[in-house]
Amino acid sequence: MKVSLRASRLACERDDRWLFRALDLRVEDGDILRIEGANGSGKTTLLKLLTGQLPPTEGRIEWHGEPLARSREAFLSQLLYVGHAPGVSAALTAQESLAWAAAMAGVRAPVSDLERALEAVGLAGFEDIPARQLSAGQQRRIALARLELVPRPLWILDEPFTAIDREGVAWLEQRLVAHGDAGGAVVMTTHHTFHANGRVDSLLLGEPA
Ligand SMILES: Nc1ncnc2c1ncn2[C@@H]1O[C@H](COP(=O)(O)OP(=O)(O)OP(=O)(O)O)[C@@H](O)[C@H]1O
Repeated sequence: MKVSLRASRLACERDDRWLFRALDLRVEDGDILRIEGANGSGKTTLLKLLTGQLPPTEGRIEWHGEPLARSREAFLSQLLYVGHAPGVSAALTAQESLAWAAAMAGVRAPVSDLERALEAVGLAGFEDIPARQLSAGQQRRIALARLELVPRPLWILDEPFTAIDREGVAWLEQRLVAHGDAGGAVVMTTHHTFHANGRVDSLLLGEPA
């Protein structure tokens, strides 16, 4: 098994307010988990916990049965995380930005691979345009091109559907399902309704208390 991420009895308190308590989840090969909930319900916070960026107030997170804190290196080597902001540098071109992201992930990416990834996300012809001159949706597409380039079994994606058009949404839905079908796993937050014939599990976070 490539992916085995488990959270038990997870709780998170911020500013004297419980965002969630006693939350259990399990993500394994082939799973696609969509985390939904109202603004402020703790979706981004939960992803921060699951990626080890924030310690839980209570509960355990395990990667292949080991506490995340003890298996961090192994966990991070299998994770592709795309955060809420596209994380694209305004001064870099689409291709430079993607090359930078690949290098940060330790992936050697020849120009042909960069071009293929940008083409897959609909950015053929925009490779040499600085990100500041691209639209919000095009900047999001640069970030999503990492899905094509960085081969990691676990994808944790914060609002990946934000700002992309209908065609982009269709591409991304298909890409997520294909990743699951290939034995990868996805955890994402989204307000976008997406069932893919029962392929997607949902976890609803409650209203903030
Ligand atoms: N750095 C922080 N310090 C203290 N409290 C925070 C911090 N970040 C977020 N919070 C609190 O946690 C709550 C949940 O934030 P979070 O970003 O996880 O919500 P969300 O469900 O992702 O919301 P949205 O749908 O608006 O993106 C916020 O309402 C805020 O009160």
